[in-house]
Amino acid sequence: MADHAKTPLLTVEHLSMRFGGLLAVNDLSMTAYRGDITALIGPNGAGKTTVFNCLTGFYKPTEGRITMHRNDGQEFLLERMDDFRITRNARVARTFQNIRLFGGMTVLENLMIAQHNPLMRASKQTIGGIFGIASFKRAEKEAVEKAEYWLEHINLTQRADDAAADLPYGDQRKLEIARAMCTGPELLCLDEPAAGLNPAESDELNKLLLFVRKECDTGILLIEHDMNVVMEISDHIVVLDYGVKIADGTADEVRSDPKVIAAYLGVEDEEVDAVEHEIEETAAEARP
Ligand SMILES: Nc1ncnc2c1ncn2[C@@H]1O[C@H](COP(=O)(O)OP(=O)(O)OP(=O)(O)O)[C@@H](O)[C@H]1O
Repeated sequence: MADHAKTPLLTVEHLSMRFGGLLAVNDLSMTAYRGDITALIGPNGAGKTTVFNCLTGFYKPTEGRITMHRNDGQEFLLERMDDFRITRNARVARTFQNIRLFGGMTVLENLMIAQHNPLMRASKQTIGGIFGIASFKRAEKEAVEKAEYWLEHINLTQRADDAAADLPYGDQRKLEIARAMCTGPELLCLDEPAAGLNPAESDELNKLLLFVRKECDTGILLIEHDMNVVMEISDHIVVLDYGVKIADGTADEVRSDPKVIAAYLGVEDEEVDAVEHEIEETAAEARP
């Protein structure tokens, strides 16, 4: 079981999302706790990205309530908010399955543009920013320092002035996470961050996510198919199948849950033992 002594960061209550005749998410309730890496897993089409789209304002859920509990005690009902307010006020940031960097801009510019909101506030939304009013200069310095901090932590300081599109794939993934972190999120939602990474790059990703959890007071909610990443770094795992939550617990609990095994193998619960036995036998035969 998840540790309920922890403080909730995101609470999802009875969330449903219907597309015509398809119930993509069906009465989902779950909690992501502060200081945790929570993974949302499940077979293809289980509804994981739809959940992300509901909580980041891309879809308005058919039913349900999604509450973000900020560190300062404020609470935000995300299903009622526009996407830009979810980032700016509720402090939820996300990345997408497909990399969405500004490829023609430099690595540093990608990190600066993520800090547009505080810079605009500091300029007081006037031309004063251009003429260098003190509050803008201070905010600009802080934005550059934050960008430099993240460049250092993703080992891209040397490539700060290169176009983002010229980076190797694994570095682009890390840059996306750094860009999301530059918005100052309290919850970071990552949609398949390990997709397309080789084992060494996945390893680096794990280290980056563990660093975010430890150093930044940012909870992470992660959709991921790479079970090495999920099982190694998650504190808490929620499993969806056909839009329904079928398991919720620690990596050890979820790994051995027959419902989860059945969902991943695409068989009914009662067939799990037989299939597991078959897999073990096949593996034994394959051994030299
Ligand atoms: N905008 C939409 N309109 C209609 N159906 C949709 C829409 N978005 C998602 N779906 C359907 O909802 C179901 C859940 O899709 P979703 O992308 O959330 O699954 P997923 O678990 O993220 O899958 P994957 O692991 O393959 O990314 C699928 O059957 C999908 O076809």
